[in-house]
Amino acid sequence: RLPPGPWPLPFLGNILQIDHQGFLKTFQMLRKKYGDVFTVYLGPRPVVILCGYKAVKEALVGQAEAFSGRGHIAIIDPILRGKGVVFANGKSWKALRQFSQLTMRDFGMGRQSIEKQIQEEAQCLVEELRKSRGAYLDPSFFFHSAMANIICTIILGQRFNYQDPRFLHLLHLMNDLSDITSSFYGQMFELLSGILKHFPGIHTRLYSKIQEMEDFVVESIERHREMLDPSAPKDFIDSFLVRMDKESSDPESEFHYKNLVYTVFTLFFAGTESSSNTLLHGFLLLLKNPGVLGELVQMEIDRVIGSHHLPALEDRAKMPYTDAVIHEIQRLGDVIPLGIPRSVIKDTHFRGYHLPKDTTVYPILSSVLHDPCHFEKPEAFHPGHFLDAEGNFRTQGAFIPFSLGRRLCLGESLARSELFLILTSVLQNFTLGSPKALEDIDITSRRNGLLKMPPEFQLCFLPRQGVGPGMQIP
Ligand code: HEM
Repeated sequence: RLPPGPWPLPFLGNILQIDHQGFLKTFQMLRKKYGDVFTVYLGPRPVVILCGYKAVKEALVGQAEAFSGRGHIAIIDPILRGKGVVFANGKSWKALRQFSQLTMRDFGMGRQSIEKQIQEEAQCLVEELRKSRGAYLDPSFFFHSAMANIICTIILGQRFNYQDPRFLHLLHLMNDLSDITSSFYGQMFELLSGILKHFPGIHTRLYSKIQEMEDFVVESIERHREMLDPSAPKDFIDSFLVRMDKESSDPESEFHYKNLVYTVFTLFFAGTESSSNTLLHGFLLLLKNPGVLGELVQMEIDRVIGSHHLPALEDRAKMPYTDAVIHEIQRLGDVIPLGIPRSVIKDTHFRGYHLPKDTTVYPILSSVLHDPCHFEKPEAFHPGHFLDAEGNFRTQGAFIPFSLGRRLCLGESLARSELFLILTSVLQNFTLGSPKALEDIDITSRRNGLLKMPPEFQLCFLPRQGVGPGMQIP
């Protein structure tokens, strides 16, 4: 009594229905035939697909508890399944989520102190971009560095110089993880893991990258252990170590070494990759839509912030157009198109179907962010989706790039602050130039799997007149 779907082959499931462009395209096509809720067999495993705002909300909010499990991702399951805040389930997830939320708040998330840290990082980014002296460059390294540094400040209590070889290595590793997990191979692995896992392949390369990243995390934890002052934890790792020591005699405690390593690992990854990919999509969309950038966003920046103040979060309420542009960048950027798989934690009745406990569920966020019932021009870059007739900012229920329900993104407030402060700081200081004519700028994504990654592109950052170095953080 699972929802309907195409008839599966034994062991290989719906392999014949998978489009060469990947899961998203496949699910979009199957939705036309089977409706908003259907079942696809990824190999021998049934996965329930939810499309459109109504179905996704009904499940993740209407039956929040039932749909609060984390589902399978075959290519990373052998290493990450059940470990750390993103992939844990049950009692372990509840403890880690609550701890991570409170501790990240202690170290600034959702408070003024994080605003100051993001402002500082934004100024470092602006200085690095200024060094390019208007030359064309691939901006991905710069945005990844800035976003990684902000999460490093919270987790490790330190930021890195953009040229630090250890930091560069960490960034490369994260980029490789995104690239492999979001590739077509990564998606086909979902269907064929039973066979492929017995042979060397791209997944073995992924495991060695994960191992290298784990080594970085373990090294950082060891350094923290040596310097730990339990009465004054300085960052997330210190706080976890203190809690671990406090509960060391409890065999049931969730605060053990493995959960520390994988929580830090997944926070690094979650905190860097989705935000930096969003920024990259954003700058690409602004290059493609120069009218939005030059005539409207920069005009608003000049009017509200001016050239001698640092952008601050309190400016956002006075900048409805810029706020709408950032929302539209997130909507169209659609960086986690398939959602992160969920699962039902008990036998669940949904829309007349029966989902047995542990069934994996994909809430297709892309189908919500492009839902024509909620967005007038779903495929266009149209900041008007978030503006009323008077030009005031208006929210949209179907704007859910951070998902919904119990496992809603833990870093939402941090990410929203980062996007606003980094984007406005860069555009306050620079105007953008492209080596390509407008019609030749391609915005087709390079990867569209677990993450949607924009194509590689070049742009130049041309200093704006009257804005220069020397602004002080208040
Ligand atoms: C634009 C940036 C970001 C986007 C679009 C985004 C989106 C998402 C989405 C769609 C999920 C899956 C939620 C679900 O299971 O339904 C998620 C989970 C998560 N995100 Fe983010 N995220 C972003 C930035 C961040 C940042 C900066 C952090 C850093 C702290 C973060 C930490 C997490 C964590 C820990 C989870 C797992 C939550 C859980 O399983 O309980 N994210 N995010």
